[in-house]
This record gives sequence, C-alpha cells and structure tokens, in this order.
Amino acid sequence: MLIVLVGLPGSGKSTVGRQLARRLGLPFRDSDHDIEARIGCSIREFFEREGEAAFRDIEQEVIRELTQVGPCVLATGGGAVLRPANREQLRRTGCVVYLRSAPEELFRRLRHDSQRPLLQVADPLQRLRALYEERDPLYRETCHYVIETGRPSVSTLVNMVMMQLELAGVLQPRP
Ligand SMILES: Nc1ncnc2c1ncn2[C@@H]1O[C@H](COP(=O)(O)OP(=O)(O)O)[C@@H](O)[C@H]1O
Ligand SMILES: O=C(O)C1=C[C@@H](OP(=O)(O)O)[C@@H](O)[C@H](O)C1
Ligand SMILES: [Mg+2]
Repeated sequence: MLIVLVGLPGSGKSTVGRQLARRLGLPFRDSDHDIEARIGCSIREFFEREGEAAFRDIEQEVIRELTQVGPCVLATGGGAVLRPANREQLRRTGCVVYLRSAPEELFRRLRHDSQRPLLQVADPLQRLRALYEERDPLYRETCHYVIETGRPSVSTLVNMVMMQLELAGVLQPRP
C-alpha cells in the first residue's frame, strides 16, 4: 500500500511520514531526498542555478518512479501538486493525506530555516499566505483525507493518520 503525504512546506510531511512508516513497518521515501540524490546538490542550490521549472521536471519524474516502487510512505515536496499529472498520479496510485496547516503556524516552524527556496524572501509569512491561497484547493483536489496539524505533536499526528486510515478500511485495525 502507498500512503502519500501532501501539504505546504513545514506541514510535517517529512517528519510525520518518517514516524508513520516506522509505526507501519513500511519503507519511508521522501521525493525531495531522491531529487537531491539525482541532482547532486541541495534543492536550494538547484533552484538558484537552474530555476523552478527545471526542478519541477525532475520532481515529476521522481514522483512517477516513487509511486511505482511498491508499498511505502511517501512524503512529497510542497509543490508536488502544482502539476496536474502529479495530482492524477498520486491520487490514483496512493492513499493521499493532506496535512493542513495555517500559514501562521508554518511561519513559526520555518522562520529560522534557510533551506526552503520559496521562503527566502523579505516577507516569508506573506509568501506562505499566498502559497496557501494557491495550493489549498490543489491539496484538497488531490487528497482522500485532510488532517489538521495546528496543535497536535508529531506522534499524535501519526496516531491521527493511522486512525483515519483504519476507519477508512485502508489499514487493518490494531489489536
Ligand atoms: N506537528 C508539529 N508540531 C511541531 N513541529 C512540527 C510539527 N510537524 C513538523 N514540525 C517541525 O516543522 C519543521 C518542518 O517539518 P518537515 O517535516 O520538514 O515539513 P515538510 O516536510 O512538510 O516541509 C521541522 O522542524 C519539524 O520538526
Ligand atoms: O513548496 C514547494 O514548492 C517546495 C517544497 C519543498 O519541500 P517541503 O514541502 O518539504 O519544504 C521542496 O520540494 C522545494 O523546495 C519546493
Ligand atoms: Mg519535506
């Protein structure tokens, strides 16, 4: 089974995804990690050198591959839903969970983070609000379930995702 996490930068896709995979005994894959292995530098450097469109081309290839490697928990990058082909591929092949977070919460988590290329601007909170406006409808269109991430800790969120998947019959209930 393929479980896919989507959401804005800082929503916890990588952190929650890793713990969720451990709890489920599934491999964990992070599309940004595979992209960095392929380009041989950080995503931030690649954005600066080659631009966003070149990044999106590689991201689309990596997503297509990772949705075909067998059962795993897949953390995507925040912009994975921008391309219709990715939205269609993720929704068709996986059980897609949207980790929804308010831009203000994401700003609190990421204000000291220098590795997210889209947030290296004078007003990152304003940028996060704009990204939310643009992408929230795309995450909703792609996902099967929405999980609110505002207050819960990472381990509580892992439990919430597991409970949601059990209720939906995607996961067997735990004894
Ligand atoms: N539910 C949460 N509560 C508090 N901090 C969180 C939560 N989820 C993620 N974080 C923190 O926010 C930062 C970004 O998380 P990350 O998993 O990299 O997000 P993403 O992969 O969605 O961009 C990390 O420092 C992580 O520890
Ligand atoms: O939102 C985006 O467009 C991006 C989010 C990043 O992943 P995270 O969501 O893990 O930060 C990474 O894929 C790249 O910097 C582009
Ligand atoms: Mg991530």
